[in-house]
Parts: sequence; C-alpha cells; structure tokens
Amino acid sequence: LASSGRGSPEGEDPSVSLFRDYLRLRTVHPEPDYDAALRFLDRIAEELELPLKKIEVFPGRVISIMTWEGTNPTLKSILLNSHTDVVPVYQEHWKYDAFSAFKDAEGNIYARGSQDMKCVTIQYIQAVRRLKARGWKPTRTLHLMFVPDEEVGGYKGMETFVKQPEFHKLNIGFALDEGLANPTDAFTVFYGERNPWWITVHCPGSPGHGSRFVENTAAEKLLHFGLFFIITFSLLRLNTSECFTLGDVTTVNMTMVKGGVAYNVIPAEMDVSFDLRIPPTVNLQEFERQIKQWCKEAGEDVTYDFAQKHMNQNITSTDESDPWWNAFSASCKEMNMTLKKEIFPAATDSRFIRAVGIPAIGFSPMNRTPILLHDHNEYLNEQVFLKGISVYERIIPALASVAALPDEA
Ligand SMILES: CSCC[C@H](NC(C)=O)C(=O)O
Ligand SMILES: [Zn+2]
Ligand SMILES: [Zn+2]
Repeated sequence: LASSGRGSPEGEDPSVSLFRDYLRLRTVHPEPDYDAALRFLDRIAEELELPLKKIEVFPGRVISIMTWEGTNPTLKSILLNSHTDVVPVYQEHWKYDAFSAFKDAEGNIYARGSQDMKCVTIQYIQAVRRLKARGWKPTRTLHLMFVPDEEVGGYKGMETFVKQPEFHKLNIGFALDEGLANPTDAFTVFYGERNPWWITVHCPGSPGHGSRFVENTAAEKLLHFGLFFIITFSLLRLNTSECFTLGDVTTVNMTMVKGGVAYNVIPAEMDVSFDLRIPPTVNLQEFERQIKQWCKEAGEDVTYDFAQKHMNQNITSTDESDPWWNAFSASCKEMNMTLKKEIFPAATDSRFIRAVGIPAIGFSPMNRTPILLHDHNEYLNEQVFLKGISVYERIIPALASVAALPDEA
C-alpha cells in the first residue's frame, strides 16, 4: 500500500503517515495555503492514476475533482466531498504545535483539521486506493471533490460552484460530506442542517447628555428586542425534554453589540447582532414575521438586516425504502455499526448540495471520540482513523452499486 512516497515513521501505517503529512499543510484561515493542498492532491491523483480537474471558482479559490469513472457512466454519480481549509488556532492553548500532527503514546494525533475534516479527505483517498488495488471497479462514477472556504461560509467555494454548469455536468445522485465525532460507541449521521440566520438589528435613538433622563434611547430599544429574543428561546430551551438534540431546537445567541462614543454621550444608534440556528421543521416566514413584530415593538424606527439567511429546508431521506440511504445504512449494519440520525446543529457545505436537490449525508466516521472541531487540542486516534478507511471501503462500493433508479432507466 504505497501511499505518501515520503516514507513512514517506523511501524506506522502508511495511511496514518499520509494523514499526518496532510495535517501539516497550513490551509488555515485567514490566509490558507491552498497551493500546498493543490500540490498534495496532484500527487495523490498521480499515484491513484485518476484525472484531477481544477475549477477556479474565484481567484485563488480552486475546487479540485478527482474522478473514477464508473462502468456505467450514464448513471448518476456519487460525490465524496471534503473541504481543505481549517479554522485558526490559539496556539498558546495547545499541548503541541497545531500543525505538527504530533502523535502521543496512545496514538492520538493532535492537529487542527484532525477531525474537521482532513481525516475524511484521507479516508476517502485511502479507501479508493485499496479498492483500486484489489481490482474492484465502480458501476457508478465516483467524484472526490476538494473545496476551499467552507469554514468562512462557502461563498467562494461550494455555494457558488453548485450553481455552475460544471457542477451539473457531474450528474451527482448522492453525496457524502462531513459530520461530527461521537463520544460513544455509535456513529452520528446527519440528514439535514439547521438554517443559519445572522441578523443585525439597528436601533436608532435620541442622543443627549449621559446625566439626563432621555426617552427613546438606542440602548432601551436594543434591550427590549434582545430580551424578547433571548427570553423566548431560553425559556424554550428550559422546556425541552431530554430526547431533543441540539439540531432539533432553535438557538439564539447575542454575539455582537456596537455603539457609543463616550461614557457621557447617549449614542444616536446601537447595533446588536445575533447568531440564530433554526431547525428545518420551523416555518421560516412565520419566524421572520415574529422578528419584524419584535422590532416594531422595540421602536418604530428599529430595522434589521441579514449577513446570512439560508432559506432552504431540504432534508435527505433516511427511509429504509430510499435506495441511497438503504445502501449506506445496510453497509454500516453489516459492520455492526450503530447509527444515530440527527440534524446538524451548525452549517456545512451539505446545505448547498441539498439546496440544489441532491440528497446528502453528513458523516465523519469517528466514534469513541470527543467532539473537538474548532476546539483547542483537536485530535483523532490513529485506530479510529484507520477504522474509518475500512468503513468507507464498504460504503463506497455499496453506494456505487445502487441499481438504476426509475428516473435513470
Ligand atoms: C453560516 S456559514 C459558517 C459555517 C460554520 N460551520 C461550522 C461547521 O462551524 C457555522 O455553522 O458557523
Ligand atoms: Zn468542516
Ligand atoms: Zn469547521
């Protein structure tokens, strides 16, 4: 199983060495070294003898697609998606250099991206390498897609690409993308996501001297709106029963407050921003009407605007009769894996895939692992990582062998 071409530390599985090589690339925001990732992928494509297509969606923002053509390329294809960027680190809070991929005595590999989601990228690659090595051939075409900028909202990546003809030409029938670790023996799979709404409420008000009683101040309006928002959703949260997961409920957090110039000057405007996450079961039009109403009650001149307002609420079928889900879940069952179906609490590129009508499952095969994405000391155990390759080695053939669907006949 030749993999990295750079040699492995003695006794180390070459897949683990390749993973650690990839973790050392500094594809970290705010200035990700995407060229390093592209060079790495070029080398992999050469090793796997698969064509690698590159599409520059924005200057310096390239999507690469490695394609393994199926024996029946007219059938819809399978997308194995992963993003190449990672979020920044507070190095002073890490036990080891976050880009050294240090492996401790237990086999825990510490690095930014070890869970989110460089593990999945390498697991796809190594599963494909093994399948090729044993002479297996896919019926449906497989596309391994590597996208930039997921961590900053996906605008210069997947969001734009799904609207381009090059994406449609891929003729994707089903997609896999990232999920989250699960600390128990089970694996979590995500069939939908909460919609992110990032909203700023602008509160103009009467200015004046800080020593006086002034009516209709900006702060008064800000607090009025903020309290309604927070109390409503805090109370809701208190009333939720244990069986709900984070993906099932709406959350609201006040994340930014702006305004004011001096202690003794009542400001003429204050802005307050919120991060809302809304499950796919909520009526979004009604939700916005409620926001509008609270703004009005806070003051006639209070307005709001959105920095993010995702409206699509498509979810992916996890019905046993669905051929994609059936192939995915049956192969997991064969490996005695327990799956927990959930709505993803945050936002990934899956939302853009589902929004164009393609079913997508968020899945990162990491059980018995604490959820450490975006956290200090993000790590993944090498055994869990290696097990994930075997998992994809079963899932990929199952998906690529889904029989022709009625609309493909
Ligand atoms: C709304 S774009 C930002 C995307 C980001 N994704 C993750 C996984 O953290 C988030 O949910 O905040
Ligand atoms: Zn991610
Ligand atoms: Zn992330």
